Amino acid sequence: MSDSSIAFIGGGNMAHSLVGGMIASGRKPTSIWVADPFVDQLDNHRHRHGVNVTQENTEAAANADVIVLAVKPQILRDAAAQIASIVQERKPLMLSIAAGLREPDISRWLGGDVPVVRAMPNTPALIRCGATVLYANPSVTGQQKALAEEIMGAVGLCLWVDEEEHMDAVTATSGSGPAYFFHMMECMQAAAEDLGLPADVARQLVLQTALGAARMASEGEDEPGTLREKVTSPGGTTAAALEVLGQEDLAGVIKKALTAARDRSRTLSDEFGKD
Ligand SMILES: NC(=O)C1=CN([C@@H]2O[C@H](COP(=O)(O)OP(=O)(O)OC[C@H]3O[C@@H](n4cnc5c(N)ncnc54)[C@H](O)[C@@H]3O)[C@@H](O)[C@H]2O)C=CC1
Ligand SMILES: O=C(O)[C@@H]1CCC=N1
Repeated sequence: MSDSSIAFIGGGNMAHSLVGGMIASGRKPTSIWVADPFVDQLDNHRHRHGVNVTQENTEAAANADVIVLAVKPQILRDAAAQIASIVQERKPLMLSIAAGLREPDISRWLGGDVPVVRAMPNTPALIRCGATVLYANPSVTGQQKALAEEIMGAVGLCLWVDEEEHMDAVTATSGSGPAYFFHMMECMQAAAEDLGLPADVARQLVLQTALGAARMASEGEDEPGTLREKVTSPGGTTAAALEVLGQEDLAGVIKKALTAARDRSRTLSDEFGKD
């Protein structure tokens, strides 16, 4: 673990997950600064993670080796403008986790000619089980790439893409992805309760089943399709359920949902990436 200092501009949900995961991976809390205008948010960071906090973006950014832009896409331009002169003086590595916003827009808002890595993490980073995809602009040095990978790799899977365009599909798949699985859990729990199971039994069964299925698919030899077949006895209960999912075109619904997320990522950049 390098002793680089990291500043978060924006201390919301995703910053909490990343900061929590980084500290769990052994990073010193004193190497992290979090800036956010809301005192409650900062108190939360200080108490939960023991990091440095400030309401001033410039104070957090002043001495950082890496600055993580962790505000909503609609805020990013203003937040970038506030720290642009600091960034131009020192040229730290800029890591934007904002959905949709394109690297050339972010670089321009920071005054141009800045090393920018776009990252798309997800909230399971909190338990070091995240999935992050990185894209670097040409100003990012090999050393900075290694640093970005070290930071994001400490909180889970970390992959690179060479084409920025892929970031929209990545956002639709893994950035938003945890929400799809959480929703599936909500739906299964509600259905199990409707079938008469006590709520606590339904909850425990759904969560353990999700965990078991995810672990088998990620840790074992078999592909998800093979694992599905091994559960499905001909003429049995699973076949009855899967037939309904097929009739209702679950695959089509999921494709539509990911396409909507991908398209929203694209329009975010058109909406908030203009001058
Ligand atoms: N929540 C998620 O699962 C993921 C979010 N992202 C991206 O991360 C970014 C942040 O998302 P969330 O953490 O979910 O949002 P959030 O709303 O929880 O956090 C944003 C934080 O920014 C603060 N803020 C507002 N104006 C500010 C300013 N001028 N300077 C500094 N901080 C300011 C807010 O007080 C808030 O605490 C977004 O761009 C989103 O696209 C990316 C991957 C996953
Ligand atoms: O919903 C969003 O826009 C953000 C980006 C990926 C997950 N949350």
